[in-house]
Amino acid sequence: MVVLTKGELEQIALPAVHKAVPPLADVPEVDLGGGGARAAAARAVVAACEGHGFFKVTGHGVPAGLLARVEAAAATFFSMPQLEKEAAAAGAPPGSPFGYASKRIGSNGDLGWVEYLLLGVTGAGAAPLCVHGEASPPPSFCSFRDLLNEYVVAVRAMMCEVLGLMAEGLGLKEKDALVRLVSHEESDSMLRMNHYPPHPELKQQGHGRLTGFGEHTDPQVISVLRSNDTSGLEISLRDGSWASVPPDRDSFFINVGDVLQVLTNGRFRSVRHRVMVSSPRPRVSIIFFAGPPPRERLAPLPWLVAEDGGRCRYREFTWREYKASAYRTKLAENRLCHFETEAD
Ligand SMILES: O=C(O)CCC(=O)C(=O)O
Ligand SMILES: [Fe+2]
Repeated sequence: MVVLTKGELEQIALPAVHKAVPPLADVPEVDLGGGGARAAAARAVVAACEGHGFFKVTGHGVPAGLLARVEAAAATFFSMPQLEKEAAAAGAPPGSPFGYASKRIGSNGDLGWVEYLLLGVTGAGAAPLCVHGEASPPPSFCSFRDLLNEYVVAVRAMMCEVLGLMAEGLGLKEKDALVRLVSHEESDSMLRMNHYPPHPELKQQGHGRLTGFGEHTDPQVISVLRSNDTSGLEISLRDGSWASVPPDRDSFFINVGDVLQVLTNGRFRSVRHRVMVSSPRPRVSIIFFAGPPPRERLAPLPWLVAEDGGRCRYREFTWREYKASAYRTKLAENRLCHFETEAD
């Protein structure tokens, strides 16, 4: 294995991709503040998860002021000197994915024009963030952490409402079948803040696109994304073509993750997505990835297997097992295929 030093990493030139920007995606919208039309919202959530595996939530009730404060704090964090950013989240145990990183995504050689802060989130309580190296975080990081905790609590509440609608729309008898997985005290979630700076060469040439975050699916149950108003996020449609997601700083975007695809026996689609950088403005996004407890046994829900003529499309596995398998693979790999059962 070639180990790159920090200095070498800064020298890496990511190739520009001279492909046209794909057409705009037609992203379904679900209004949580609709008042009364719950059954219609539940149907809309299910239809969106079966279609793109991706939708937008409006009327979400998370205060606009909180979103603005988080966006400003993220911009402040990323504008700090490199050493301070690294120190802020230092102390994560060896092998842990948490902390600050630049250009290197995960530990399997994936590179992108991005820097990010990744924090662990426990399932319960008013201060769910686990910030490693907390023994002596810099004072500036403490207020940042408190703000992120407030954000996680608000976003998780909204997300649980969405998961409740999903269970209802799927006709599950156990209404908390999905919420339970992500609100257990041992639920294994994450919060990631991504910053895609404008690329100097692209700015000079005025054209070209390069990979900010390579194509992948999110492994967890669902992901909740919010960004500033800079474009870049693209989703893969069912026919394999790509579509660009118009940014909307007032809304949240929801991704179906691999675990939800399994639980629904493949009825919901874990959406493949990526970020391409071409804008002269920075993109800042914050994503909450809701995962189950490590020991949770995951398998297609019996009701959905019955609805699929009794065919169970995935074998049972634990979240710990799936995560270990995901961390061994490159970003773009299809990880779910290792868990599929044989077709009759
Ligand atoms: O930064 C974004 O907009 C999306 C990034 C992403 O897909 C991820 O962090 O999993
Ligand atoms: Fe993602």
